[in-house]
This record gives sequence, structure tokens and C-alpha cells, in this order.
Amino acid sequence: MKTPIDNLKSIVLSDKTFLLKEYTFDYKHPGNHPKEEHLREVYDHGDGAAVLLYNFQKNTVVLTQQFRLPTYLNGNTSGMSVEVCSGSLDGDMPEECAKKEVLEETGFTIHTLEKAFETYVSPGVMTEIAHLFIAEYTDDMRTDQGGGLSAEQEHIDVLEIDFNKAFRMIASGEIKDARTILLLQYLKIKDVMSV
Ligand SMILES: Nc1nc2c(ncn2[C@@H]2O[C@H](COP(=O)(O)OP(=O)(O)O[C@H]3O[C@H](CO)[C@@H](O)[C@H](O)[C@@H]3O)[C@@H](O)[C@H]2O)c(=O)[nH]1
Ligand SMILES: [Mg+2]
Repeated sequence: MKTPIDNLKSIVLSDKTFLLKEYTFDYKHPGNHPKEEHLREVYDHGDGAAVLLYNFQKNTVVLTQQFRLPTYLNGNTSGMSVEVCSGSLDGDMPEECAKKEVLEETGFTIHTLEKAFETYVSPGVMTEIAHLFIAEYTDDMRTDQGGGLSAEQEHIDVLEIDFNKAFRMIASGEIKDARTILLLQYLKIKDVMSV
């Protein structure tokens, strides 16, 4: 399909840690519409990887809980967010990043990952693609405490919970992270866990 835009220009609004730019472009909708000038702010936070750990014998999943300021600023009174393990790629391949983050955040050393899918996390605002995986874990794969890197001020609680309970936490609103909801539903559709 032909790109419907031209004359794309940008200015940097902030490049402190990540990149926030303002773009202008001419947009031509297919059909007999005149060209329009559009203006959009786009946040480039890099791409990320996220992993749902599951054990089908115990019927459990491993999730993380941490303080997430943006959620606190928008309706989450405690600011604590229950999520799949995740991290920014920081130049790594998605699989490599996924394994590294699982070890840092949960203490599990995993070798095999299954790619579920990729998703634009917020396509109107951010460039970020999240690479989503599931991975089977067993107790003997726990080689470390997890909890995140103290050098990065990560304070992460590791939660091992029953799959059914995790599912109920979506309905109750205790889980609101989109990647986490997607991966729990993916696992349910695969029918490896009992519900
Ligand atoms: N200085 C600074 N550091 C930051 C900032 N944001 C994050 N960090 C650093 O990055 C660390 C977190 O690293 P990761 O585990 O790699 O990322 P994440 O915060 O879990 O993010 C994941 O989930 C996000 C969605 O909520 C995704 O956007 C991201 O790509 C990744 O998958 C934080 O502890 C902190 O040190 C920021 O605005 N400023
Ligand atoms: Mg993380």
C-alpha cells in the first residue's frame, strides 16, 4: 500500500532519557480528499519484550508487582501494577532481552521461549513494539532471588499465583496491564492450563 504521507519533518521536544518529538506531515487520504497538514507528538521509548512464565503441572503463573508512576497518575491509588516480567531491549534481540529480564526480575533461568506475537503498545502515541513470549518454568529453574536491579532502582515483588486467580484479577481490575492480559488470554486459548 502506498504511504499516504509526505513532507515528514520533526523537531526534538525532549531527549533527556528517551525521545519525544513533534512531527509535521502532509496526509492525503485515499480518494478525492485534499491534502491536510497533520501535527503529532511521538514518544520513542525503544522496543520491549515481555514474558509470561507458566507451570502447567502446578497450574500457576509468575507475575511481578512494582510501583508504576504513570498508573498512579491515572487512577491507580496505590500505584502498584501486577504485570508479566518485561524490559526494554536496550540493543538486545527480543529473545535475549526476555531471558535477561526473567532472570533479573524473577530469578528464573529459562532456556526456551515461545513467541506469542508482537504488538504496538500505544500506536497513536508511541513507536514501541512489545515482543510477547510465554515460557514454561519449573521450581528447579529458580537460580536467583529476582527482584530487579538495585542499580536501576527496581523494586519488584515476584508473585507465583494460580492461573485461575490471575484470570479473576483481570475481571476484578487488579490486573490492568494490556500485555499481561493478552498473554494470560493467549495461554488460556492454547488450552495448556486448566480453567
Ligand atoms: N532515568 C530514568 N530511568 C528510567 C526511566 N524509565 C525507566 N527507567 C529505568 O529503566 C528501568 C526499568 O527497566 P526495564 O525493566 O528494562 O523496563 P520496564 O520499566 O519494565 O519497561 C517495560 O515495560 C514498559 C511498559 O510498561 C515498556 O514500555 C518497556 O519497553 C518495557 O517492556 C527502571 O528501573 C529505571 O532505572 C526514566 O524516565 N528515567
Ligand atoms: Mg521491567
